[in-house]
Amino acid sequence: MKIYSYTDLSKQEIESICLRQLEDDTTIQDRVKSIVDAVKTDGDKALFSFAKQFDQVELSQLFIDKKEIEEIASSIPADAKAAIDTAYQNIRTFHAAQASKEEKIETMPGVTCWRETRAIDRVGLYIPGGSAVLPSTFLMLGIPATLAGCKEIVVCSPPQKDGKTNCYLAYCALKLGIEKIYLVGGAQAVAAMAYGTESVPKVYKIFGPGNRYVTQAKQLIQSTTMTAIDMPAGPSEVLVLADETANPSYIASDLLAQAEHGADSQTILVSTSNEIITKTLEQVEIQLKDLPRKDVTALAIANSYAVLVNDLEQGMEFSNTYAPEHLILSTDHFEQLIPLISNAGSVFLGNLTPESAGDYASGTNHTLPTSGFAKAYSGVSLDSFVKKITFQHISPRGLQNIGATVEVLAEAEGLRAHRNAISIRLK
Ligand SMILES: NC(=O)c1ccc[n+]([C@@H]2O[C@H](COP(=O)([O-])OP(=O)(O)OC[C@H]3O[C@@H](n4cnc5c(N)ncnc54)[C@H](O)[C@@H]3O)[C@@H](O)[C@H]2O)c1
Ligand SMILES: N[C@H](CO)Cc1c[nH]c[nH+]1
Ligand SMILES: [Zn+2]
Repeated sequence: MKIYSYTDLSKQEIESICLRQLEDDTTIQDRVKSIVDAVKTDGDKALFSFAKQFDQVELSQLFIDKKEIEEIASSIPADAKAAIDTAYQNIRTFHAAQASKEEKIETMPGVTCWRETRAIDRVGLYIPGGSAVLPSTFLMLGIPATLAGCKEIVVCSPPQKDGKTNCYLAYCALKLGIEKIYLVGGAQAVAAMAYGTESVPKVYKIFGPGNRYVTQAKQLIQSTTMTAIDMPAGPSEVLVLADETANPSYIASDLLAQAEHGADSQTILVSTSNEIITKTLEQVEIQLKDLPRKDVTALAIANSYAVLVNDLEQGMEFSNTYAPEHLILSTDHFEQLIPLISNAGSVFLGNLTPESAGDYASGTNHTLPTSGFAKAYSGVSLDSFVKKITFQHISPRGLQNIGATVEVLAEAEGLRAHRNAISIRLK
């Protein structure tokens, strides 16, 4: 892992180390476009063929239904069932509290405006399943979708080697009341939900994290179809900001946790202490040895770096430029840093708050903006699954009060018909 000294870096160098590999990757862009085009043209036929090519599975059908879901879910071990139940409850409690009803506002006497919330009718959830199947993502997307009241929830996840899905996803489906899981992964799943195929229904908005193929496909269909997306939620990232009150073993465990997701994950350590950086890197090597996904994890660590800063405030300045998906404040002095945070997907405070807790069970959503998109996007929440529709009502008194203002503004814009729509009512 490379170590930089913040004060030695120019502004340009800081911006350059904050860049993630993105749109410059034309190979991925081209491949994704050809996958998306094939699904648009050939529908199910293309999905069967991509399952064979990318997932090495010859499927006989593209989904498993309620009966099969029940059968598969029945084999879930008791401890996993209990853990999913607890996570489900916490995530549900946190997201249910996000529901809010807005007041009607009288902007002028007789002019009343308000907003009402309506669920997005048809949503598509992508549950990653390439290097690791993520039932936690199913909960993170399925819970707010069901709480919001989305009528049709289409779920896609790559087929496993037996041409089915695993018992954890199946159990999540049962808990969420979802009766079908489509065995489709990667860019082809995103295309299927955007265009619709013989088997996979078309949706209005696609949610979920995934690898670079999935993320690129979401961005592509957003610009070429009427389908919305939650956000670009690509390879996982973490930035740990640590001072001398931090514990190097804990920091190393947090860096490795996100590195484990894939070779293109990024794990950044920013510290006020050279000693903390050195000890953390030693711990990374020690803990890495015992991990089952050692190779991939080591690659992600090798692609990451550490930054030595003068103080925590300088560390926050760097973090805001990097805009991490996850920010861990490994310091006893986290309170004073909270107001300084401007760009981050989700924040973990203090030395006893591991990011893994948020990945699985504390209640916050783990579908978060990566690649610097935390500068402009929020993570998934209940709001992501609804639209807010504005309403207004104007009474006779309201029309008298607002009429002249609209008439004058319409005239200023040279839009006479707009003016007339007021004047005709005032006569
Ligand atoms: N940002 C977030 O909120 C968040 C949350 C969870 C996971 N993640 C990320 O999600 C990702 C999951 O990735 P994954 O790969 O394990 O699963 P995935 O389900 O995203 O991708 C697997 C699919 O990728 C496709 N694919 C694989 N190789 C391909 C190739 N060469 N060409 C075209 N398509 C190909 C296949 O169709 C396969 O089914 C990780 O990078 C992880 O860090 C992000
Ligand atoms: N860290 C991932 C979000 O970047 C979420 C996740 C799922 N399972 C484990 N982790
Ligand atoms: Zn994770």
